[in-house]
Amino acid sequence: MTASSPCFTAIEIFDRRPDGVRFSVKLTPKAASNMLDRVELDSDGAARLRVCVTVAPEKGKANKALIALLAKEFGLPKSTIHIQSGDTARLKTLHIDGDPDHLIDQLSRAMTRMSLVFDPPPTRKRTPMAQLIDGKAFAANLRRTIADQVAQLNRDHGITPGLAVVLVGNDPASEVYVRNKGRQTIEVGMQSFEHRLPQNTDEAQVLDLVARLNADPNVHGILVQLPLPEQIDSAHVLAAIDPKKDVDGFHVINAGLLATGGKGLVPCTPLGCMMMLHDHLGDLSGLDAVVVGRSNIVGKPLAHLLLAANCTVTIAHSRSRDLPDICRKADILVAAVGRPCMIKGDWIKPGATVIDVGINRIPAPEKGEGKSRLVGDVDFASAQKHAGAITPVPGGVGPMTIACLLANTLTATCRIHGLDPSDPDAR
Ligand SMILES: Nc1nc(=O)c2c([nH]1)NC[C@@H]1CN(c3ccc(C(=O)N[C@@H](CCC(=O)O)C(=O)O)cc3)C=[N+]21
Repeated sequence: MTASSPCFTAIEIFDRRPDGVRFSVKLTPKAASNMLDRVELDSDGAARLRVCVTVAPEKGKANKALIALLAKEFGLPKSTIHIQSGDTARLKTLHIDGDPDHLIDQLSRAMTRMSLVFDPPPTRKRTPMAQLIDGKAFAANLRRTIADQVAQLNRDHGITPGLAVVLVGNDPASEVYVRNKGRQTIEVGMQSFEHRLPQNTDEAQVLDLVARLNADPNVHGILVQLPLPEQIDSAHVLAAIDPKKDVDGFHVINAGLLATGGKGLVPCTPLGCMMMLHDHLGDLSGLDAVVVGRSNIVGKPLAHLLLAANCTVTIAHSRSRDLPDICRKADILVAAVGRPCMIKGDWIKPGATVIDVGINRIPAPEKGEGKSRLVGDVDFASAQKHAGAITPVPGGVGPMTIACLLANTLTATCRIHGLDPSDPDAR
């Protein structure tokens, strides 16, 4: 027996699960148009959604089109929608990740708009959802500005900034980052120099390469990808980089300049976080900022930047007593611990701005065997209900880190040539 909508309600279609919702779809490929067609009953009397896509069911194209269409119509990120079963069948079970209450609410509104269900708008008081801070878009804008400045530097002074990246060993994740960095470096009009050394390289060989890069006038920025293989002491390598070319801002000279209010090069991730905070909040004076994590790469330098922006800064970490309570005081909460989904929604002060620095790859069996996905240090689904604004993972801090690496390379180039980047007339 089949029945046509709208005689269904959203909760008959979308099954509440602890980590999202589950629902059934019957897919028609090679249809005249892409659309969510109707809701019908299957032979067991369960409601399922009929969806049409124009593409043929070849090489997963129809599944891809299905997810893209659902994401668009439901207003959800594609990455949250997964085919749980029925990959190659017309009948499929899908799963959407997220907070089930919020999802049912959002799906009900979308389905009502498409006249697929007759749910009245939910009367339950809705918690307003946090605004997303779109790091990917921000980074793209920043790269455009940098590209313009690189072109101007080239036109007026005949200088092309050059960034050297050193990768020791062949960690697959590092390979991806290094390739991305190289591509974006070239896209903004800079020169990219990639140096790949084998896993068994010794410290002296890395130091020798760093010395050559220090002396090379075409190289204005040097980044040695961390972590390094264990036979190499990264402190020795970082100390060997000319602080003027230290675009990671990891040299003790740059760390010291940051701590004492001097003018050095600032680590990329903290710099990107500050740009997003200033863009979103304007003046940060007087705000309570809590940084969870005390690394030299993120936690400590970010705390200094927040302090310089007149925040009241707390650095919390794994040994902090009553971490949830410390977090609840924060107007600005930064998570940089490297523990997937550690910071929960009810640790967040209502309306706070949350910056999620964590990039954790975790198994995602719902996407298929051996698959994985990226999550932050913040439990996004619950955080979204408390925060005023939040950076997503992926698409938040990560892209800003790379854009800031390019910004630092431009800054370093200008300073090396005696052109102050903060003074536009100097260029
Ligand atoms: N000397 C040094 N400097 C670094 O800056 C440095 C390093 N070593 N070692 C490795 C980490 C890692 N890192 C990332 C930068 C961007 C993304 C990024 O853009 N992530 C994307 C997702 C990328 C994906 O899909 O895997 C996002 O968050 O949206 C991730 C990670 C820089 N690192």
